[in-house]
Amino acid sequence: MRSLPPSLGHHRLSADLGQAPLCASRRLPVVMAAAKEEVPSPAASPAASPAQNGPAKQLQRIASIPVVTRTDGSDYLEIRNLRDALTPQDSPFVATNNAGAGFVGDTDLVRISIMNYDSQESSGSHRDHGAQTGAVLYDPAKNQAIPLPNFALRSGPRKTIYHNPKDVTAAIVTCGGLCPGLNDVVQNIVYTLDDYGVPEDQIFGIRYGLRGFLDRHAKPVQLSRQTVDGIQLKGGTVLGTSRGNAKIPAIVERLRLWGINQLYVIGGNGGNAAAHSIAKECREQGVLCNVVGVPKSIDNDIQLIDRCFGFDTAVEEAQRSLISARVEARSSGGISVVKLMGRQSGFIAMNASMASGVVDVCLIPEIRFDLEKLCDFVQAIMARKDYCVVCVAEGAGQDIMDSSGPKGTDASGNPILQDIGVFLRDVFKKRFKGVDVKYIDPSYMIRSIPTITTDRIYCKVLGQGAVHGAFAGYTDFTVGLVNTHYVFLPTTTIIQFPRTVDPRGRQWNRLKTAINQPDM
Ligand SMILES: Nc1ncnc2c1ncn2[C@@H]1O[C@H](COP(=O)(O)OP(=O)(O)OP(=O)(O)O)[C@@H](O)[C@H]1O
Ligand SMILES: O=P(O)(O)OC[C@H]1O[C@](O)(CO)[C@@H](O)[C@@H]1O
Ligand SMILES: [Mg+2]
Repeated sequence: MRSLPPSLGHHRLSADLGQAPLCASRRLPVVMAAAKEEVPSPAASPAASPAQNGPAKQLQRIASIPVVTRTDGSDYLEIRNLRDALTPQDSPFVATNNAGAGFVGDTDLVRISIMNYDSQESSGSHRDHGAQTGAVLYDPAKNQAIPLPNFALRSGPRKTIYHNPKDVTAAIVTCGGLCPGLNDVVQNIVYTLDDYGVPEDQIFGIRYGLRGFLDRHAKPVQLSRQTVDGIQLKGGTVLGTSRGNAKIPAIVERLRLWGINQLYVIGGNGGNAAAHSIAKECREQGVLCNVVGVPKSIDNDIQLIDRCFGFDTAVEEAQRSLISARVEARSSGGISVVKLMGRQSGFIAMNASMASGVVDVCLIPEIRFDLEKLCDFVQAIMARKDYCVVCVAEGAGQDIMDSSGPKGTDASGNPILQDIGVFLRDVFKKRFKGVDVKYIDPSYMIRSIPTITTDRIYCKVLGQGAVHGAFAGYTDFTVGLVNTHYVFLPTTTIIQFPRTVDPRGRQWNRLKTAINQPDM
């Protein structure tokens, strides 16, 4: 077994992970058709160079997930071309691991059709602007249509794997804001790496997001079946997270120094953009590392993915706040304002409003409103039923508070928003004299909880898929649920711009009809 790079050491997540009971390590057999080659340990030679990846090179495929677009309208042709492109030439390994539902071929495709976008019910950013050329994403901000692959590769284990598991050094990093399910994904990546037979002293967690690659005081921690046992029951991320510090060349230098040849980046639009840049830099610097994204966004603002992990949990928890808000408002004959997360996408507010059935007014960033018209509508509701529940996404109404717009950006370049919740509370207090106005902001409480069952299962499959894709030799890809199928997608297809609620789409209009909300 190779020795650990000295810079990693034998750190453990002791404080955060508690004393996990030891359990038997389960390894699924991997049949080697060729002799194992030893990768020189960076410990042996601290001044590592790209050549140190040499012996692994013959064993490793660094292939991009192909973007499959329609050619002459014949699916057959596309599939045949894809098979030609992907026939493995010289892999010495055949995986016999039976994790998951059996082997999936590199030619197993899932159609990405306009129908997908209907099923996402946010078709505004996914309109078909060219039936002849297949699906496109429509970027309203740039008034631009971006062509999409028509198919995605189905996620899952492949029979041919391109890493000797004994030679894999894997690292997992969580980036950006918290989201329920981060620990579940970390756990399932570790479990699956272990299933393939990656030695546990070659699996690492990077502390506090991308910063952990650069900060000497935040050393990576070793992860194993034992150390991740039970972490799915906790909120947050046991690895820690952060924003900023996307110093890509320096990060790639670390990957090379530490001999990391599989990197798992769990992040949102920013984290996946970082993963893409890391993969690109690896290619340019000749560093052999499969870079895999697992899309995470409590705001559910990632293109193409049916829903992000943690979103169901967030909606479920947000409902509780809305229901409490109703109890308050109803008991005093007052107005309750609940602010939910959603920087530029109002999915949580929209879905929680729809699901709870207690919201009278729902305000989201995608739809501008006039303050006077809003107050008139609230007044009408008060006249009709004597109380009112307003659900507002944090990114809504930024233009009505201060015309100078957002107050700068955070370390990752995300806009710092003005507080629409406090603003509305004060406006309602002034306008409705003598009426009890309550303001509830459950934002951070919602995103810090552990997952509910649907997300827990989802995270398991995503974690497994991420590892299967890396072992299949792919890089610069992300895993996700698309049109109810688990797929591998080129990372570039999901990071173009954030997904938003379609004001003309079915879901928003269904909510508007349900609560009788006029255009304001
Ligand atoms: N365009 C980009 N290129 C490279 N790195 C980026 C880019 N955008 C963001 N990053 C880096 O990716 C990491 C995560 O970004 P960010 O803080 O925006 O969170 P996120 O992954 O988008 O999740 P969230 O949905 O919580 O915002 C940060 O460390 C940030 O510096
Ligand atoms: O305060 P933080 O940690 O930067 O995160 C807040 C932001 O993160 C998000 O939850 C996205 O992850 C946004 O909804 C919110 O604006
Ligand atoms: Mg972001």
